[in-house]
Amino acid sequence: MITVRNLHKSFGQNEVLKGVDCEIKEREVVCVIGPSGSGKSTFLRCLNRLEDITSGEVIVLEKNITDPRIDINAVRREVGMVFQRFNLFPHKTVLENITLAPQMVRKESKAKARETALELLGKVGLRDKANAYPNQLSGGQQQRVAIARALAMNPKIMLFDEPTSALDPEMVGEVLDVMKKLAQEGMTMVVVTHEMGFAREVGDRVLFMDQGYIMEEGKPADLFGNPQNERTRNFLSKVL
Ligand SMILES: Nc1ncnc2c1ncn2[C@@H]1O[C@H](COP(=O)(O)OP(=O)(O)OP(=O)(O)O)[C@@H](O)[C@H]1O
Repeated sequence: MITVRNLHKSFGQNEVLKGVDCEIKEREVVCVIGPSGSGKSTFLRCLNRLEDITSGEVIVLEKNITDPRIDINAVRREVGMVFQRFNLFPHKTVLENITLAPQMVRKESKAKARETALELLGKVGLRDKANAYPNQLSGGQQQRVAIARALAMNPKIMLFDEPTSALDPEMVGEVLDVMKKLAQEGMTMVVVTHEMGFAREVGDRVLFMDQGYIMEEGKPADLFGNPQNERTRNFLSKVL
């Protein structure tokens, strides 16, 4: 689904990604962990070109998105993204938030968009909140709406950028449960997360990033249980 070859990304003089390679297969759940500032979010944002790529190749669903001639919006329609901050439209209801893009971008009828939205709201456990406004919802509920909104575009890949970092601790579980369900249904997912329990339980593979490199990757049981790299060991000893 995604191939990354020798990806470099700089902000001015600051080289944040220093040559990242990876491959993400269909139905795989890949969790990206690592210390703050190691480049995890930047890496994720390069996967749908929310950041300009300095050099290297990123191929998403067989399209080389580093090629400036490709239609990046067509690729982004296939790749849902959920951010740390949910960014729902405050003056629109939950239902309107979810149905807007399918109607505008996918040219779905209002009735069809509404039917899908209600189905997705059921899936994230918020069927009864269709007519609520974002400020009437808790942070965890808003993030679940944001997930439903991304899913309404029927994406082939979902990118999650620290989706629970801005939430009060008691709301983390409900969002992770929705993500877990999605993973079990076979969605291809790349998840930047500080939730080691989620990475361990739900991830098929974990990438440990540090200082702009993928320092180590492996199955969760191996990476958490028997890390090979000194930096991975060091990081895990602090966060576990
Ligand atoms: N838009 C930007 N302009 C300039 N520098 C940036 C920008 N975005 C990120 N950086 C820098 O890139 C580096 C990596 O940031 P990034 O957000 O990718 O790290 P991260 O591993 O996701 O960290 P965290 O876990 O704290 O979110 C940091 O030094 C950051 O200051």
